[in-house]
Amino acid sequence: MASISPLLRRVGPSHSSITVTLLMSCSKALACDVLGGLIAHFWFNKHEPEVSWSFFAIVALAPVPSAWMLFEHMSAQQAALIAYPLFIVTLLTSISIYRASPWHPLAEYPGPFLCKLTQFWNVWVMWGGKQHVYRLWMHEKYGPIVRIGPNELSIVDKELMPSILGPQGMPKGPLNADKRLTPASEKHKDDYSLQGCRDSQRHAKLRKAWSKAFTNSPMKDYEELMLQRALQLIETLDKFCRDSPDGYGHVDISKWINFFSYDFMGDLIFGGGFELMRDGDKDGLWHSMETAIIYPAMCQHIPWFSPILRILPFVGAPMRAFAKFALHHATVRSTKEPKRKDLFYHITEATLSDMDSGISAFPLIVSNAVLAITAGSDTVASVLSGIMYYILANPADYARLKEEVDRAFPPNEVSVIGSEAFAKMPFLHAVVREGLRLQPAVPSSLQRAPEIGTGGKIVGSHYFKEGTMVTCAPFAQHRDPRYFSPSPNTFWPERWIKTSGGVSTEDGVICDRSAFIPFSYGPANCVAKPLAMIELQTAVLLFVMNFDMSFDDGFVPKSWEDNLKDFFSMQKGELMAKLKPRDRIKL
Ligand code: HEM
Repeated sequence: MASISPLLRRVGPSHSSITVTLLMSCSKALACDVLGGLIAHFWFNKHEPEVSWSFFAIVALAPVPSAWMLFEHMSAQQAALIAYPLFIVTLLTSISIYRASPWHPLAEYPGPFLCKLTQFWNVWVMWGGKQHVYRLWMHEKYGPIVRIGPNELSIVDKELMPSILGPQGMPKGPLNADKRLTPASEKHKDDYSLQGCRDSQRHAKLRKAWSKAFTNSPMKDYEELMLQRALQLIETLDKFCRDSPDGYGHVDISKWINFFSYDFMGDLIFGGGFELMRDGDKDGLWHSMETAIIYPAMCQHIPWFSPILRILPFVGAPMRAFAKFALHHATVRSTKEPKRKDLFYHITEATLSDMDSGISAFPLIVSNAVLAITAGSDTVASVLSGIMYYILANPADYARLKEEVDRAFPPNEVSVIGSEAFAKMPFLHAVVREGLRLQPAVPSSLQRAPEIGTGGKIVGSHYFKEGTMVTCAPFAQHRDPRYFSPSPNTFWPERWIKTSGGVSTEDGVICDRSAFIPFSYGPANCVAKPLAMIELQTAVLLFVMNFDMSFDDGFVPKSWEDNLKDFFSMQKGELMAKLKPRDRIKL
């Protein structure tokens, strides 16, 4: 009683009957507040994690009735200072107790306590960039199914993959819904983004045109564009070496690979227009893309919070800058006839020839411009740089690869590079796959969720009710000794050669291709996988053919792994190398 007396000054001197009446009305107000918190929890339980403004509207409005009741006995400020904190404490306590309780539908699945309580813990982990390592640790500690969020599981089990990612699986989860960088105000009213589409049927319809755009005939056009850019990369680095006083090029290979993959995406998507290898990143394009993807990566764990984050200037600015850049190129591209048949030529051809699609070219290009740039350049750049790192870090494998390359393309003969050549190069293939295994471009965020309106989904012997998110983590799966052993964490391309006739050998080597998912699996897997594989193999081949390479003096190899950051796709740091041009007949 004494503790609330300062709030009762408006009522005058202490008079017992007035005080009792007052306390009774206050307790009614407080009970109303607590009840409001519990009802709000019930509502959020049904609607999280897709609510956004409604979340804030409820938190702002629900305590109003109790504040109003308290206001009869105290100032508005005092009433608000009691009603709002009490409401929020009740809401958070109720949510926490429920999430940690045995009544929660995911209670049976093990996982770190903080993961069960809140997705904000995952945001914190993501911020540090080591989500992939944390996920691997969780699977090693808790097993193949781990509760990584209040309503989210991570599954590393190849037997369950068909019912998660596969044709009988689930559509994309909420993580993808807000993976667009284009702000709503600049977005075309018709959104045909493939990546953000969570409706299976609509996704299948949109995907048809993309799939057609990666069949054999268009692939020939793309391969030619890619080879030109790969040769430009080699020539640029060669010139660096020849201009250098000591005859060695001391270069950050990772940066040059970024420029190469970005320039090629410009050619592939818009028929040209990016010239980072020629001009450098003078407008900070690569930098703005790298920064722009960090915040959506944070939001992927709390999609309902992203509208708030987006309007913060320091958060939204890089995203808006990058989206503006992509929209500019998409607009220019949609108003001109491309000189060469680029990706959007093939996508629009396929879409317009499908009489049922009802989609016109401009919104299609605009909706997918940002997706195509990020999906195609960032992924290739991180995997290719990773493969180069592993080659330099493993001299015996490098020597074997060089031998294979020189056998296929003798240095004293003119070489004609084409995808047919790769058939004769099993070790090159093994090196590329081993790089993809250890450092997949999307390490831990292949998320799916039961189709909205179905109630839930049966996955093996498990039932996941609607609202549950299920995530597969290639980084953890590729290092699981059930699928890759011995030494799952070691770069050992030989494992692919040894097991080329099957999954395992008599001496206990296991290399299970059905658990290998760097391009994901099922109807929403990487639509450009064949192109990406050829791009990786061509670039590695050209590096090995044309240079003798080692880490640059002073470069600490360990810094490579330390600098890898999982922001949905893998971000990387410097890879300083010393290159010496090899004596061979040029193309
Ligand atoms: C090494 C290179 C690449 C890797 C490792 C890679 C990996 C992936 C992965 C894992 C996904 C699926 C995400 C999921 O299941 O939720 C994906 C989707 C996609 N990728 Fe790639 N990717 C690469 C290169 C490319 C390239 C060059 C393009 C060309 C534009 C591209 C275009 C796409 C598209 C459009 C999707 C969305 C597919 C859909 O939603 O149906 N990717 N990629």
